[in-house]
Amino acid sequence: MGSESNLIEFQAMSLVGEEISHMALDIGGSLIKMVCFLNSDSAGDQSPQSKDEKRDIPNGKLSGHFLRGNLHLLKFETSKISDCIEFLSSKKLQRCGKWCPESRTDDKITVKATGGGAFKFAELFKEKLGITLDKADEMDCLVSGSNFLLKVVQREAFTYMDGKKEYVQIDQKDLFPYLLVNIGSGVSMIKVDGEDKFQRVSGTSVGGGTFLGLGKLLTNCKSFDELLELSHQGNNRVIDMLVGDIYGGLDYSKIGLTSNAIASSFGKAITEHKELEDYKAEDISRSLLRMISNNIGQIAYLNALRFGLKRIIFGGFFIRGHAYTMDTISVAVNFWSKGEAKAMFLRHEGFLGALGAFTSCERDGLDDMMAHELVEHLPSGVNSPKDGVIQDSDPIENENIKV
Ligand SMILES: Nc1ncnc2c1ncn2[C@@H]1O[C@H](COP(=O)(O)OP(=O)(O)OP(=O)(O)O)[C@@H](O)[C@H]1O
Ligand SMILES: CC(C)(CO)[C@@H](O)C(=O)NCCC(=O)O
Repeated sequence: MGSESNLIEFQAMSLVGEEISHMALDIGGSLIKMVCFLNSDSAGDQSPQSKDEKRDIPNGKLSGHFLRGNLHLLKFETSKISDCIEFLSSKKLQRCGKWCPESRTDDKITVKATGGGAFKFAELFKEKLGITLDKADEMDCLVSGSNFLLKVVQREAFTYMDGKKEYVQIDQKDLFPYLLVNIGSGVSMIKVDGEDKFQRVSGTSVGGGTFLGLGKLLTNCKSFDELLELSHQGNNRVIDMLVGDIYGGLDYSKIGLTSNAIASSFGKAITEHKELEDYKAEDISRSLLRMISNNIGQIAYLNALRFGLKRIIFGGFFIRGHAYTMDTISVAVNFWSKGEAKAMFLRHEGFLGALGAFTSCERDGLDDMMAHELVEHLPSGVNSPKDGVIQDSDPIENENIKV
């Protein structure tokens, strides 16, 4: 691709009947994330702007070849990996051509994969699909996925406070350093200093897996969506012990705690002679969500403080664009940093690793494609759900990216 420029467009469209020309996987402890590139040509796109057509980019500065197709973002539960295998076996994976030159020589399909599952399930992919997983480091992929989104996707980063979402246009020259906090099953905190310059500075095992695991044990919820939905109707004050509960309704202003600040998460459960059944599942879910979000927000702030970082970017599927989660994290960061540090969230929060793996395909020239001029058209619809693909109420996660 060399010096040629590419126009990358973001749109929504369906996966139906299309051939996957390139893909990458992030196989985590809870979820498998998949990024598929569907070349417009393989879908029989006869439009005048189909693949490799030369034309001027609207700003008039650049011209070159355009690769057109769609980036589809999908996820599956890792515990139901057979759904993912089944989905892939129902799709045609291109064995040769521009996107997989290595395949031409030995007819081997190689797919970039990151996350622990790239190791754990390597044999399974080989045996069931004949796919060789080309392992990419998880932290490398999280960072490059995050940098990719922050650099090329418009309206990607936003703040969320008191129910107000505000998109943040980050100046490219002022992007680094930042703290990336990826909340998956567990939590990784990474100080990002540059494109390929980063260090994992901390982590905590109290993350999304803890929320879902404890939530399932403490309530009758069967899924993350159900647990999250329940938390909407809950009241954490029923279970959490507040400063006011200890101080007879008063604030402890000398140390900056109002009467309604949580003094002890789940603390009320020790003072009352109640059984688990006496608590409402929605209150438990609310307290749990609050406890975990608050704890992560606080640890993130402490790490930002350690390195003098003002910007903390939260990713991972635990967030799921959920108002209460984002609000709790933002309040924690704001409270502890006395307004000095800012929590930011990403629209494509759960796909950092998968996008990073996708953009790491240097041999395929995808890195070049991603690095160039990008124009985004806001998504106008959602893809049709497939068997085995988790269906979300959140439209962002059904979004496809047209390039
Ligand atoms: N549909 C869902 N099913 C299961 N968990 C979900 C779902 N949606 C959001 N989550 C939450 O997201 C978490 C997983 O996030 P993510 O996919 O980013 O991490 P992961 O890659 O599976 O984990 P890790 O990186 O620690 O291996 C779950 O633990 C859960 O809290
Ligand atoms: C082990 C990983 C990196 C797997 O994604 C993640 O779950 C994690 O960062 N857990 C936290 C482990 C810790 O730092 O205590």
